[in-house]
Amino acid sequence: RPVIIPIKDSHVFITGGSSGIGLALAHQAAFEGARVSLLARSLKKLEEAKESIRISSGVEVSIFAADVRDFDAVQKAVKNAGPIDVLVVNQGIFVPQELEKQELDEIKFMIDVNLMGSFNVIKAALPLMKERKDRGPNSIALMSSQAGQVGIYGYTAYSASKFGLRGLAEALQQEVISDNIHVSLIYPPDTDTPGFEQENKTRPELTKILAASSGSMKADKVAKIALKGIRSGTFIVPCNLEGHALAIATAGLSPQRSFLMASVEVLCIGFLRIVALYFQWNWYKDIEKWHEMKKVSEN
Ligand SMILES: NC(=O)C1=CN([C@@H]2O[C@H](COP(=O)(O)OP(=O)(O)OC[C@H]3O[C@@H](n4cnc5c(N)ncnc54)[C@H](OP(=O)(O)O)[C@@H]3O)[C@@H](O)[C@H]2O)C=CC1
Ligand SMILES: CCCCCCCCCCCCCCCC(=O)[C@@H](N)CO
Repeated sequence: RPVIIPIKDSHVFITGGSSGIGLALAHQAAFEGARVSLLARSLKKLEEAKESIRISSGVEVSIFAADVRDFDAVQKAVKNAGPIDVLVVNQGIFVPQELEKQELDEIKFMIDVNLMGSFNVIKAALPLMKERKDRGPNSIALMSSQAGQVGIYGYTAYSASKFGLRGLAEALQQEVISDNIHVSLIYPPDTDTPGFEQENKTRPELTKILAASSGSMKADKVAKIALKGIRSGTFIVPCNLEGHALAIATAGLSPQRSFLMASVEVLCIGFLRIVALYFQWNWYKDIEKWHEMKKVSEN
């Protein structure tokens, strides 16, 4: 059934809200009249974010310096922030590297921040969200990635962390529906952010080639689409055309509240499996070519 989750006058709490997609979301939520709280590690970046939002929309946001890996610190921040209406679990780190070359510490770091960190944030926020029985529909939104819909070369750890969010979200939605809480999973492609700029410095060439199958986006555009998805309580929120194709091809047993979209899924799913196989065909050809070129340049 359709639902509308109000942003205006609601309390929007964004983890990883001091940079990139999270910061863009914070700007838009503030602009739409929400009360905004941000959580991230670096106080300096948080203060800069607070100042930039104050300048652009005149809104005073609350900031909380905490690491999502530290449950006690997250819980303290959430308690100080007060009951949350829209929880955006957006913090994330991405260090692409072939599994063979990547240190286990780095793998664990990605799983801890992206997946376990999301559990920490939700566990800390949920009790207070559930207490607000008198209130209208609320939202828990998780920032995944198209690498959370399809495994991509160089993203073993990152993709695992983002695929993990899908299972978490599907199960959680069944658990919180009776509390009028609606779960959204947002699936952006490569997005122009400080984190992405950093990632690009060390991204394996094949990761770049395969990820280029989906266009890249500006953080503001992703934030706009994310907020629209959150407002309508959409479970899977694609961000570009390739994202819409991916969403249908990987719909699986995800919930769908739009009868129109459900019909589109049923009608297109067979054809999109063909498109998906075509993409995989090309990716394996790219991988083969790349290895041949490497061999030639080594000899
Ligand atoms: N940019 C892209 O190409 C894409 C990004 N995404 C996803 O979108 C989300 C945001 O990415 P993006 O905006 O690019 O990233 P940025 O690196 O620009 O920002 C990341 C934010 O997360 C915070 N953060 C990182 N680690 C922690 C931690 N341990 N505890 C608390 N906060 C933390 C950072 O602040 P601080 O460092 O101070 O803690 C910062 O505010 C991520 O989940 C990412 O996986 C998905 C698809 C594409
Ligand atoms: C059925 C047809 C499907 C057709 C489209 C397939 C395209 C898939 C491309 C996947 C790109 C993954 C980018 C990850 C971005 C990201 O998360 C990093 N920048 C780190 O944050």
